[in-house]
Amino acid sequence: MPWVKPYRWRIAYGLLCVVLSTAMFSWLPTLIRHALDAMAAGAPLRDILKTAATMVGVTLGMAVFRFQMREILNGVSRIIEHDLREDLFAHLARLDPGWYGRTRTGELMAKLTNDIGAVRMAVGPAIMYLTNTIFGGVFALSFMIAISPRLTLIALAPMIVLPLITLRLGKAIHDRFERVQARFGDLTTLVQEHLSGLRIIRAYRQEDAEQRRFDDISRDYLERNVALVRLNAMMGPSFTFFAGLGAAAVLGFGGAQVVAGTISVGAFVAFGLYLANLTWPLIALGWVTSLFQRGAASMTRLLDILDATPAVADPAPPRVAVPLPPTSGGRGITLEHVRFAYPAREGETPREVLQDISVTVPPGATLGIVGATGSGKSTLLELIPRLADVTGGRVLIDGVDVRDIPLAVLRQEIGFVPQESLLFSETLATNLGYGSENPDDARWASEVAQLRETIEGFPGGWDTMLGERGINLSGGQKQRASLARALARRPSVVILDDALSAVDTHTEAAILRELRHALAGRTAIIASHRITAIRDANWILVLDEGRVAEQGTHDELLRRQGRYWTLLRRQQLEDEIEGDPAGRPEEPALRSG
Ligand SMILES: Nc1ncnc2c1ncn2[C@@H]1O[C@H](COP(=O)(O)OP(=O)(O)OP(=O)(O)O)[C@@H](O)[C@H]1O
Repeated sequence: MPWVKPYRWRIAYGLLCVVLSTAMFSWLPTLIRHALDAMAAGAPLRDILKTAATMVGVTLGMAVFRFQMREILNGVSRIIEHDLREDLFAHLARLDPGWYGRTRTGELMAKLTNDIGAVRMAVGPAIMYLTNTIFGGVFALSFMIAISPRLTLIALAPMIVLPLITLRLGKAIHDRFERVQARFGDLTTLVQEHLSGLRIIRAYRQEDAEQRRFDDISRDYLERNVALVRLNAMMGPSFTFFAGLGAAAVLGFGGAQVVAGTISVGAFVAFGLYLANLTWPLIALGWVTSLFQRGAASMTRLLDILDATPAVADPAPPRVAVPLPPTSGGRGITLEHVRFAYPAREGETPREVLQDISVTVPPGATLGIVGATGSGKSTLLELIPRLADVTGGRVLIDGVDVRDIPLAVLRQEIGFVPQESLLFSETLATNLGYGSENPDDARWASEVAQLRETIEGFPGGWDTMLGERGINLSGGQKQRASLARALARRPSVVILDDALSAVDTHTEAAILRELRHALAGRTAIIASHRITAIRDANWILVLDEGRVAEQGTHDELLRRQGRYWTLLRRQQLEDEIEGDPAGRPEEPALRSG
């Protein structure tokens, strides 16, 4: 209803056109009756021509209204489809990573295409044909009763079962259609994952296995569709059969009445035509039912998206939005006894991946975070721009809880470089200038990220297209582009999540040098596997299984000869082995070291 409501008057006019065209259509048999009876009574030709002219006029009027009803109602259904799609798309942008973790992309694609289409058919053509059916039926029935109530009863007796068939088949169609759509979601998911994992599939020589997996789902989809087709196919013939029985009864009883002279030939012919007029809407009713059932099944699937509430949202009561104080440099960040657990599946208890983390980063300072794989570095960083919310404790920016800052304001302040760099299939200029206003900022940022020469070395320069139908950057180039994109917005807080892991140590050192210069005055939080990336930070956190194992400056941590020191030793050893052409990482020397 919310999507239909804005167009209610237009829809009402469209439906009026349906009613008017149906009324005119229902007038025609009566005109034929008059003509036939007039001919039988030997009326002058002029009278018959007059009836014929009226029929032409009525048909023309009917044509005009039919055109309008289709144009308006089908047109409005397209507009509603558009509005619904826009709302879905906008809602998808608000949903949090946790929701996406539970939802398959292919399924979403199926919903945004196929299901919206089914909803459109229900709000457009189905409503139009339903109105046509109701009014066509009522008009035809009234004329039939006016001609002969007895004959009408005889004609309708076999049709009593039709509503029952509609109900039974309708329910079955609804269920089967939902199954078909769900399978279509599986199919799109498979194709989407197949396409994005093509390299891996080839490398593991899994083409045949993937083909089999696809065949299985595709065959099942086919079978479910065929089952649906069978139901739809049953609708028409069963309606026609029972309507046909009615027609046969009318022919028998009515024919006898004509022979006996109790009704005129004109009235009998008109009655037959009205019965046909009644039959077609009834047959259409089966189809309309199927359209509504499909639309309802699809709308239920769309509501799964629309009813999902984002776990991370703008401050709402009891919270009050608090503006951030103006700043020309960085902002202070404080974590107070922060805890975090990812939502667990049903029946499982959530496992805390961050436990009691407290640290203060003054404005303009750099915090380094190191720790083994899975120690919680990425999770910790994601709590600052609220990609997820803490499950205990608080994250503060300049003393304000991040949950009290409007999301747009908060995220404007933060330049986030995720672990996996994703660039859009656009030009380099568009990618690097994403979200920033001044094109010069992108150029400046490309210099900091040591990417300017690479970009200007491409034949297309800044206008080089990336991704599909464009060039593909190397892993390190992608990371640098992603870093430049974050810096170009000149945020007051820069967060790097292992953002230089694919860059060689030499380039990393050059980037970090430039970065220190570029970040002067801004706050930075840098997580990395490699100590080289964070050794110059003002403060360093060493994470271990979600807890702070150690913290301090580089020198303090070295003096302590604890975890940090061990980590550094190990990495130095690795670098030495990698630097030595004879050394291979799998050699036992490293394992024991
Ligand atoms: N979406 C998720 N749902 C459930 N658990 C998750 C999710 N993402 C990460 N985890 C778990 O949280 C823990 C911390 O993961 P996180 O990605 O923060 O570690 P990390 O230190 O950044 O690791 P890496 O250096 O390998 O990137 C891990 O045990 C991981 O299995």
